[in-house]
Amino acid sequence: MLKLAIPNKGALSEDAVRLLGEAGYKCSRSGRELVVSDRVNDIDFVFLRPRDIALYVGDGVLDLGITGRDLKEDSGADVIELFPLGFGRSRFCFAVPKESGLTVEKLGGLRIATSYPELLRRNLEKRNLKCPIVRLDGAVEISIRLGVADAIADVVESGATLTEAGLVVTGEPMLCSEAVLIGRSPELQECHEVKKLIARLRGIIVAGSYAMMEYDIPRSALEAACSITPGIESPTVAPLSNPDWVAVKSMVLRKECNRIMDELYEIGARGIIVTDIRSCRL
Ligand SMILES: Nc1ncnc2c1ncn2[C@@H]1O[C@H](COP(=O)(O)OP(=O)(O)OP(=O)(O)O)[C@@H](O)[C@H]1O
Ligand SMILES: O=P(O)(O)OC[C@H]1O[C@H](OP(=O)(O)OP(=O)(O)O)[C@H](O)[C@@H]1O
Ligand SMILES: [Mg+2]
Repeated sequence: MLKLAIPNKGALSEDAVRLLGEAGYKCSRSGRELVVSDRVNDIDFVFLRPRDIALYVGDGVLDLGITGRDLKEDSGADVIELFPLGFGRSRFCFAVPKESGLTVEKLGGLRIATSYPELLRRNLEKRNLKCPIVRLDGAVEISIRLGVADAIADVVESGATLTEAGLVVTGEPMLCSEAVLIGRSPELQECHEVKKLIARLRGIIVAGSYAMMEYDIPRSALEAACSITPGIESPTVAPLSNPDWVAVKSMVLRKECNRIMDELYEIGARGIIVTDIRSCRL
């Protein structure tokens, strides 16, 4: 039986449970359970603090885990990323007071507060900067105003928390993070149950970036329409009762939907419908 760790709280928790649920696994909790067993799929889901997940997986106590790439890197645990999960995206950045004019190169000797000390230490070492690191559990943005640090290194998503604290990002992100499925060794990917899990997760994630587009088009414009919506293999074309028209069905990238609809309408397509895809295997 596989044992898979899921964040029990924090920014990744809800989405991890939702993704696994959509992939057909039973892992939602009715209360404060620490372990939920999915007997059908033969997996135990263990609820842990996201920061601890890489450590348990690295020690071999658990087979797999879902955590943030930044947390995994900071833990220094001996684990690898098996599959990126496309949610919980963030950037790990340096930030300084807005009017300070500080840049990363000028940080040498200054106190830097962070919840990711190992990630920060490695980055400073690469840059040959020596800085005292102030380790905090959270609310890192306020540490400068409270006088315990001169700069911070923290997770930025929308940037709203930084703005609120009168801070700005300086330099390029040290790391771009998202939720990832982790394991101890690449051989795990050969395990039938792990392959099935990854295929199901990929199905949900890929489906999220595509939509299904259907439309009717005069036969004379079919070739042009198929080049606008080539689909994955090629679009499905079905006859209509009016022999001069056909119906076309094709997967399209969700972010391209509106442009594609404009172009199809322009060449004569009508009755264009776009629907969500819940899952897929391509
Ligand atoms: N605002 C955010 N948007 C997206 N991902 C985030 C955000 N904040 C944190 N993360 C990601 O979530 C993970 C941190 O998990 P953690 O549980 O510590 O989050 P948290 O929401 O800060 O929880 P806590 O309430 O314990 O502070 C990291 O991988 C981080 O990149
Ligand atoms: O760029 P934003 O969209 O504002 O998001 C980033 C903020 O979100 C997280 O904080 P969280 O709410 O988890 O509080 P914490 O700092 O106490 O962990 C993170 O640590 C940043 O502070
Ligand atoms: Mg937090």
